[in-house]
Amino acid sequence: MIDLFVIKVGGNVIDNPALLDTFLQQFSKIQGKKILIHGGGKIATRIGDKLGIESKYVDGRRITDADTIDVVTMVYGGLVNKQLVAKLQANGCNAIGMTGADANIIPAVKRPVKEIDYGFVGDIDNDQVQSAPLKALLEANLTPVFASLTHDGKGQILNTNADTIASALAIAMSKVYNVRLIYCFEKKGVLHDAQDDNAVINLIDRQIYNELLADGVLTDGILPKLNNAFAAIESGVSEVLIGHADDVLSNTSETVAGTLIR
Ligand SMILES: Nc1ncnc2c1ncn2[C@@H]1O[C@H](COP(=O)(O)OP(=O)(O)O)[C@@H](O)[C@H]1O
Ligand SMILES: CC(=O)N[C@@H](CCC(=O)OP(=O)(O)O)C(=O)O
Repeated sequence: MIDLFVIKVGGNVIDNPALLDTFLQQFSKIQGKKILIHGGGKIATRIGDKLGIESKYVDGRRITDADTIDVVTMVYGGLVNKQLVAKLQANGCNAIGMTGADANIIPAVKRPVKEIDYGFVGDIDNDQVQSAPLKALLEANLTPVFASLTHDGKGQILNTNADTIASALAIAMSKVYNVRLIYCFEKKGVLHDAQDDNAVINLIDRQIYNELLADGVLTDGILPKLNNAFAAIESGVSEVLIGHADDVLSNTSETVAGTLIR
């Protein structure tokens, strides 16, 4: 039996007030223990633009220089995180907003410079993630809401992709709970054709994944999402689902909609 849901909500949902409201209502109705993880890449890009700070991505990861880490700290850790917590409270969900620096839950190291200098981007060592403080919050019937920020233990906040944080938290908590990790976004799952919203692939294992890769079906953000999903399933997480934000409540039951990773 699943006793913890680790749920990540995507950037296109956070950026769409109607989708976000429905998602938060559904999320609040989930019985039992749950953790929410969010980024907010699009909002950070918009606010950066207003401040004259250009956003650059390489392989889906933001180049995070000194000005950019300030923007993402304010946007993810402040604006987005606190708005989500306030809206969850309005839905009767007793949420507590945090980053990976809080209670030292997600220590990380600044990504080493190779061909690309990503700046203040944090890589997580899954073995370093602290499950005990998170378990204490869950046992107190609080719902932790994580912004996509980590820290280096020496006073530096780092920017880490929200899908990766969700996978790392699910892996760490799988030592303590039976975990279902759910990636929620604006599509009904991983699609055979990214333009056809109804072409949902119900099940993906390593072999199907390799076939889809060879067929060129998977592009953009769905690739790192699937890599994070496989990392979770291969490191102790019981179940991983990729589905629509509107389906989050039904995806906590036995009958799931979307794509199951096995
Ligand atoms: N086969 C596919 N199925 C679903 N989404 C796909 C597929 N190929 C590419 N994508 C793109 O991947 C995106 C999801 O990744 P991303 O933008 O990083 O989402 P999020 O912010 O939710 O993490 C979708 O919005 C979609 O445009
Ligand atoms: C290092 C890195 O790229 N971090 C991401 C964190 C936000 C994120 O993951 O947000 P979404 O879920 O909206 O994509 C970024 O700054 O865009």
